[in-house]
Amino acid sequence: MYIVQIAPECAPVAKVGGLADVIFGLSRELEIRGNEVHIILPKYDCMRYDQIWGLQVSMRDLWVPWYNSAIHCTVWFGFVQGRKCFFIEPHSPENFFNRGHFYGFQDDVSRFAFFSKAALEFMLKDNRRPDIIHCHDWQTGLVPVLLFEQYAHAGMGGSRACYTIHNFKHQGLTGEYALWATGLTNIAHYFNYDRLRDNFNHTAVNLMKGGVVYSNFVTTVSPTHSHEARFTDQSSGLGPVLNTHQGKFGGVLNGIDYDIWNPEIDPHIPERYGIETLDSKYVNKEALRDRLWLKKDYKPIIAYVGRLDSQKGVNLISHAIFYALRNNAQFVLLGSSPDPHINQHFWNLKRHLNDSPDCHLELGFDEELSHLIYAGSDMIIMPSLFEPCGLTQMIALKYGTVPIVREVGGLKDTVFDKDYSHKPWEERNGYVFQGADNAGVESAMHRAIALWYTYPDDFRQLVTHGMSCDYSWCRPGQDYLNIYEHIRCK
Ligand SMILES: Nc1ncnc2c1ncn2[C@@H]1O[C@H](COP(=O)(O)OP(=O)(O)O[C@H]2O[C@H](CO)[C@@H](O)[C@H](O)[C@H]2O)[C@@H](O)[C@H]1O
Repeated sequence: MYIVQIAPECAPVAKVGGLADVIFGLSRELEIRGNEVHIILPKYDCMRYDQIWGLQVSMRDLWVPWYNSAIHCTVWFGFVQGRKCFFIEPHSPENFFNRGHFYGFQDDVSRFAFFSKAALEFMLKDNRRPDIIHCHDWQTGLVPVLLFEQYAHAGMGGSRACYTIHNFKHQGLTGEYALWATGLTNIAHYFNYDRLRDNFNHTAVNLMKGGVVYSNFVTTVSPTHSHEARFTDQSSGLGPVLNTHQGKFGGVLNGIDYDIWNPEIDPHIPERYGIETLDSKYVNKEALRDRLWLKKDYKPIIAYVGRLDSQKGVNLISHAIFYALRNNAQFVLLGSSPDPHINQHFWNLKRHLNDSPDCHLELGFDEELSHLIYAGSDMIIMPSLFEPCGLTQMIALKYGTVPIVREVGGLKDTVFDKDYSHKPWEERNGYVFQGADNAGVESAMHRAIALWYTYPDDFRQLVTHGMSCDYSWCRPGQDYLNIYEHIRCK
């Protein structure tokens, strides 16, 4: 099968969060299974160009219709750790992708509406006719709309669209101008509750809703979250639309790429280890302490790695730091936030805790350091308010770092409580709490820290249970292939 992934991120060249890992890992798995897979991305100026091999011009002159005119683009091709990627570079005064950051601009909707249109125009002009076009999140929500309404009639009628929602919080709410810009000029037709009109904000066009309505199949990234999205308030208002389209909606649990996230072969950690050589994990613990100036002491290290977004339970993360320090544990945090208030909050905390020998907050994005933290920590905390899937806990499990998570979304599907799960002991792999409050966090942290001190052998067993889990792309890769096969034009 010929599959094209259209996405705003791909690890490690353009990574903000978990979406990037998914694009890389899923594409790799689909290729291993004998499919031809291409990834189309914007050509950002802030990409990790050191991670692209053989970058060369693929199409020098691509003219992409935009409002009543067209924007001149160049399309580049390069390999990202073996994946075949196309990068779209527009030459226009707006400088859509030369801004030094991936997101966070007033015209983000225009930037990605343009990208969606450009990706399709490139496939059309380059005679690429994928069986499946798989697009992701609000940024590419217009792709299925444009495919069905415009490009199918121009010769791409054999391509089917799969749309994956990684985060319902951002839906790409915008004005009618996004329709005008991309040539969807029959406004009465599109700006309609059955199509792209937002159900709550009556003057807004909702790009994610367009993606849901027009795709042949829609997924979110775990079975529990697909249920939450339809039946709770966790889909930020998109529940009724999902219910209308329930026949083509489902949850597929993400995987992680064990070629990248694997302590047995990880080039970013000083000492490799596996279940049989678990003692070597503690060389990494010492290295982590050295790197972050933590005191060498007989204490567990608890970590947080991730975007510092309200979704992640920012106040609960802060509380976890102080709880750890009060209860004989060390704490390491690696995170960044585009939100100035949240950023300021953590900079204040960092200053406040600057002299603590048991705590280090690293505010920024650092892929290499994240590997050392997963390897060197004993536990990782994720008190998310909502979590569509979560990769952090799956990575932590592989590195023998015990997850302490809130029972929500994909966390519920992947972490099973040591004391309260109904699973057999060998399948219990972490700590789970329910309440989105300090008491919930404390109840689970208390049990985890106590086990570490009091029953180290049991703690070690819990660690090996986690390391034995299989959260590779093997199963989800097959799930997606089944979906593609189901919707494919036969
Ligand atoms: N400062 C930093 N430095 C280095 N690495 C950092 C980092 N901040 C985050 N990361 C990395 O980014 C990834 C985070 O992935 P998650 O899936 O846990 O969360 P995210 O909310 O970004 O993803 C969204 O999409 C994914 C994919 O579908 C869903 O799993 C998830 O629930 C949803 O919120 C991990 O690989 C982590 O190591």
